[in-house]
Amino acid sequence: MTSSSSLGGFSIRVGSRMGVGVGSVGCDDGFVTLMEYLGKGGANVSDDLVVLFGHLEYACKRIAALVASPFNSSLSKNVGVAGGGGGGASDRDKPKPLDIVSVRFTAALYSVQIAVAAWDHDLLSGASIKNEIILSSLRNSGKVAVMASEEDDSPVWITDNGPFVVVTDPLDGSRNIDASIPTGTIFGIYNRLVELDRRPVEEKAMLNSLQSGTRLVAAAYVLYSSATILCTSFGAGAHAFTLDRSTGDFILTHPSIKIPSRGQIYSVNDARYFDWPKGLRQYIDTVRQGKGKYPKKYSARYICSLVADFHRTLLYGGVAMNPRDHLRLVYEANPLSFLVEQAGGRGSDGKNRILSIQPVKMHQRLPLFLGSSEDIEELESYGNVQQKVNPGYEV
Ligand SMILES: O=P(O)(O)OC[C@H]1O[C@](O)(COP(=O)(O)O)[C@@H](O)[C@@H]1O
Repeated sequence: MTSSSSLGGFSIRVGSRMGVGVGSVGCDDGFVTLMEYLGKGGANVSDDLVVLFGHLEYACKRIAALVASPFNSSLSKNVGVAGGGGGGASDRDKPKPLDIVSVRFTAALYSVQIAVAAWDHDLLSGASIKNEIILSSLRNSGKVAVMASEEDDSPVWITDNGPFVVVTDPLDGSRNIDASIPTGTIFGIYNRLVELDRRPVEEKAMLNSLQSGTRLVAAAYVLYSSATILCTSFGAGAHAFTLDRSTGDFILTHPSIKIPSRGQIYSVNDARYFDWPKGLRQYIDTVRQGKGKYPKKYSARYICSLVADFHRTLLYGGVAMNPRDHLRLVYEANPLSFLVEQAGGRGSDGKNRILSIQPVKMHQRLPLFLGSSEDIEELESYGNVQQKVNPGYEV
């Protein structure tokens, strides 16, 4: 927790809120909320981006409540909905049932929403409730031209003059929900490319969403775990805020996160060992025996929930990886690579910097290695670390 002195520049407290944009002046208690941090110039971002973040924050609080609700178990069961899942997804990857209710409720009716979502399958429309929560927040913000979601086949055009493009994975790791394992939401934010304004809607929606990661204006993830944590960057460091459930505010708890240049943890689905290329096997065998450049025996940690594995890696160092073509460049790899770079680490596909890879299709998948700069460098030095054999794993 940051001391009050390092937070001294912030003296206006914005009251807790169910909606957004409803600020009230409170006392100087030494805590900085996300909205204060943004609004008081802590991140030096435009008013438009502050408004957008207010709406994203609200959407994530609603998802946090949904994930923690007694009705969340149906989130984890597969159903055969059309679309979504990112073009050719396996059953494992398809949206889950709480995903498939598209009724909108006001904040006051939110508890009703959860209950209805849990059982009213007559209301199914093929849309995801998490998607809908985010989409309705983005619409209400008035700041977003297009949203591209991992759960949709194509980007959704929202409003012509919205200054931003939002790419999102609304709830990564949702198949873990039955076991109360952490899950997370991922966002990337780009400026709308005004030079595309006159193109047909579908075309400009797609091209705006396929921007290179180097053009990200901001990125964030929200981890739904023992605490709900929102970690974000606007291009000047990575900062994490923890949800204070008593007030509904995200409080700055981890300013200027610096990932250690070395960690002692590798995070990977070890069961795939026999499908790995020689280089990756050698790397893992070496570091777990303490025979790498960093002469410590590494430990394995794998939650199998990307945001949770990434968050731990950001704080403790090491490497979080998925060496097969599974994770998505647009929705997962780019935003998380932006964040890890802002914390002093690296995001790689095993050969190239993730942010420099130009996306060519919305649901493009690739190997992903995120972590401490020296650990990633050592891993890449083994040459062949990308798993090209990618059978349809069942679990
Ligand atoms: O089966 P693997 O290769 O271990 O993949 C697990 C990874 O897939 C994810 O579940 C994401 O997959 P989806 O995007 O298809 O939901 C991550 O949360 C996790 O890190």
